[in-house]
Amino acid sequence: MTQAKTPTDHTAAPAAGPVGDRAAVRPPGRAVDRAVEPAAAVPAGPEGVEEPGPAGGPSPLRLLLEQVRPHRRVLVAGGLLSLLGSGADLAMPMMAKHAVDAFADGRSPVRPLVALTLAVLLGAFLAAAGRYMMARTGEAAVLRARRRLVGRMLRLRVEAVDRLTPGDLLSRATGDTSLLRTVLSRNIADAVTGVLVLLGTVVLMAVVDLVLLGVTLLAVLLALGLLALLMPRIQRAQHQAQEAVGAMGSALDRALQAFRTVKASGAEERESAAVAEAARRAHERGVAVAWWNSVSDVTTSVAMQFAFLAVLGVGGARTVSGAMEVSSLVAFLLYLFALMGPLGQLTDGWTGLSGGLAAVRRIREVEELPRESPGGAPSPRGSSPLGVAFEDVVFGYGGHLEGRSPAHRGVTFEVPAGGLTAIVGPSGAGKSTVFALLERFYEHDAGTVAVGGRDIRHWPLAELRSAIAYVEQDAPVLAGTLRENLLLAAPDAAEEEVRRAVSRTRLDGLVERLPGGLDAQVGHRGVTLSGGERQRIAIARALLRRPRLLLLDEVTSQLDAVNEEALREVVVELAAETTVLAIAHRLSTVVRADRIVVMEDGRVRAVGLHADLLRSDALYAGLAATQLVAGRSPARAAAEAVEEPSGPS
Ligand SMILES: Nc1ncnc2c1ncn2[C@@H]1O[C@H](COP(=O)(O)OP(=O)(O)OP(=O)(O)O)[C@@H](O)[C@H]1O
Repeated sequence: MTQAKTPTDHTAAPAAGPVGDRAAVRPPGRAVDRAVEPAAAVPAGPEGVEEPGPAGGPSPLRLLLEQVRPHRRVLVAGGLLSLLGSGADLAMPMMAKHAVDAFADGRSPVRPLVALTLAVLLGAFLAAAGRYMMARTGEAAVLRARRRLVGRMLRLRVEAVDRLTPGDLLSRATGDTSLLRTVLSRNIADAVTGVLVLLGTVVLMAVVDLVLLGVTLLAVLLALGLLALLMPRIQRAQHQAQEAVGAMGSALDRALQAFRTVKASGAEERESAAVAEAARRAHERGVAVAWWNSVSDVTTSVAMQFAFLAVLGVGGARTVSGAMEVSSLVAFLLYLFALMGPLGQLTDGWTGLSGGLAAVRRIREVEELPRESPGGAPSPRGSSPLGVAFEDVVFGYGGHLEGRSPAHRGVTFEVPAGGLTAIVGPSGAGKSTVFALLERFYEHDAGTVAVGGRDIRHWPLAELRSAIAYVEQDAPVLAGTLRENLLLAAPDAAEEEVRRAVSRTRLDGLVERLPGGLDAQVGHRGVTLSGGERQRIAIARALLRRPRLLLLDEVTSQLDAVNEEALREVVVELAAETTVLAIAHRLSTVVRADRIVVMEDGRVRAVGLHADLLRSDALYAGLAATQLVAGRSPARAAAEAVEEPSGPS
């Protein structure tokens, strides 16, 4: 599933003029804080990225046994108790034989009957205790598997998660891990005790009558042979059933993620039909599993019925001829019935085990995806600002391998520590990709990205990310309280700091209005808030982090004029304390920037100040006149562009 990114040949040289010209990119009087480390120093594998293990890996059975290993002692103890319980069951036919003999000989049957009763009670108690121990172990194993899987899921690389659906991941973390419980608490014990009790029964049958044992074994071997033929089909059906449940999760997730859009588009019927179709397929697969389970059940039971008839015939003839006693025939028949139990246990254990194997395989698939290792200590909040440098950076999201052009085709620009840098450009120019690479959500294919003069591949991931605050385009708010959302990136921030961030981002009105204030619940994905409120929360969250580099993606796009102006002030204030990189949507942000990076088609086209760029760069002039001021008429925008001051420096 992992698709390794290969370096591409798109290392296009910087175009003529200001594009990619480092001298032009660096504003006069500001030096980049430290030199970029030479490319030769880059280690073979970038820091913080764990590569997946070798393809193939251990077999599902070994993986399952790995899950079992930490619990083996309890499992053995529980298994022994269950076995002792079954042992008591095994003693019963012999005791019944003694009782029958006692009746026939005119002796008192009290002792064998009391022994029989005690055996029944002891057997029931031991078996129940064994089952309880196994069930507890099963729960412990599920907990362990879930912790491990969820821990790994949140460490997966963004690139890997881009290709997965949350619904399917969810079904692996919940449904598939639950299957492990059944395997550990029941199926493994069933299979092991099944085999042992089967052997014990066969030995006791041999003691009673060898000829009848021969007849029985023929039937048992026939049943086992047929089961061996059925097993691969059962396993395949199990795997398909679990995949189908995952697919249904994905279908439902798709509709729920875009709940309002689905409604607004009148697509409820179609979406629910799609989920229903996925549910139907899951049902179909489930029925297939039930079918193969029934076939295996009927196979064993028919084989045993044949054995019963044959034993009855042969045994009847042998008692008539005097070759065996009636009580022995009764005991043998009881053992034959007792054989049904372990045989059933064996088939159930085996089919359950195949479900468990399919589950570990699906869990393993997620665990094998490339993930990040955080590495390094988070840097303290509020240290000195960091400069940023991109040099000839080439990067494609993976789609470029299928013919799509890469998102970055030789991006070069430099931003000194401190100050406000605006990034502008048409949609799809690669602006957000600059941020994604700085956060190392993706690894660039060629060129160098440096933060604080140090190649980002040399930054331990946790240290790099803790130095950066990132306000995403759609400003996500998590389910929980307002406070939890604000403290997400700075859990140790003091109450006073929180209050200050709230007031700077003009959230105080909201906090007053909400019942519970900062402790009010904001709903799933912040649905109880407006788009502008969500954005301001995202900005407040970033402020609390006191970053050394602040990345703002179209951050004022959903704000009204008053809030927008207030936040622009905050951004300008922040630029005095730290480095701010803002993908600018509004002209008013751009004109205050210390420098503007104009991107087009995966490259930096020009860098400069507003007034200069208006004159020297046609694309920028066009953008300034229209796109940058979304929602206003081009004529008004053009007028504004001319009226606006030309920036602080
Ligand atoms: N996760 C992704 N997987 C594949 N392709 C992507 C991904 N994200 C972005 N792209 C593609 O990469 C290119 C650059 O995208 P990017 O988001 O950097 O543009 P942008 O300049 O920020 O655009 P906008 O202003 O519309 O947000 C686009 O062609 C886009 O379709």
